[in-house]
Amino acid sequence: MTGQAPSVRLRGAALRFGGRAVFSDLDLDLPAGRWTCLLGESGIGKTSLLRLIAGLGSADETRGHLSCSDGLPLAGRVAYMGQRDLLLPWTTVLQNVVLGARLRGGRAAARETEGRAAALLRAVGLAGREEDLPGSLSGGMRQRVALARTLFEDCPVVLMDEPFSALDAVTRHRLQALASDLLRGCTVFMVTHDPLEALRLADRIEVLAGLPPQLRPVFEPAGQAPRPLDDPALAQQAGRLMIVLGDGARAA
Ligand SMILES: Nc1ncnc2c1ncn2[C@@H]1O[C@H](COP(=O)(O)OP(=O)(O)OP(=O)(O)O)[C@@H](O)[C@H]1O
Repeated sequence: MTGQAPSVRLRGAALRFGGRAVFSDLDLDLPAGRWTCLLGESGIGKTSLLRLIAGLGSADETRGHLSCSDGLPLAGRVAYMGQRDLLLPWTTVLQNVVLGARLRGGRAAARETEGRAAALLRAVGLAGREEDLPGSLSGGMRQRVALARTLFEDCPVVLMDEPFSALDAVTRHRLQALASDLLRGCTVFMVTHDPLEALRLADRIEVLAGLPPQLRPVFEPAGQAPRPLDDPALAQQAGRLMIVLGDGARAA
């Protein structure tokens, strides 16, 4: 990772589409070098919050004060992996992975850069597909390319929106471990619908719930991620988390 990961602080976040507020006056802290997972029912505003932090607002009105613990701007050192893979259809898988680095740094050290990208594509199970166009890949394969691109970015702050949702259970399990390993030390904020995934990967779990939606810090799972799924404590915590999620949905 390039540079020390800062903590990220958001205060008074508010967002409206048309006349409708998605949320107003949200506060969020992402501790430095820790992995925070966000759960909440569909449509509550998780993606909107992630996009607001990434500076990708498409809302009619966005407010909030975003700051980093080192006093530097977040812009330029945050990797964002959205729900849609946003791969460029006219260029190869490998070129899609290196795109961000190319745009920032020109063609310098291209061979070394491509070597690292190819290694990441191998790690996500796409060896031999480097020269293919994205259109020839399945949805899950495209998601793996997007994940490789996010890991390749080498940013201290990483925002991910359901990065493993399109994968089969075995691949998901393997790539969770890979991401956990490669993003160690980064400040990560990840949206997921899967309580077990959150419990496996997160240092902290937040739930967005209620009307108006508020963030509720819920869990700090014990032990180091990635936690084994056959740990009985995980199943117990997943049960508790489901109750909190259900209560949040009823309160809305
Ligand atoms: N571009 C848009 N234009 C209008 N409304 C939008 C737009 N994007 C999101 N919304 C609305 O904002 C609200 C929150 O959407 P958001 O995608 O943030 O929810 P979410 O919690 O991420 O949902 P999911 O879990 O289903 O992905 C929803 O009511 C949605 O209809």
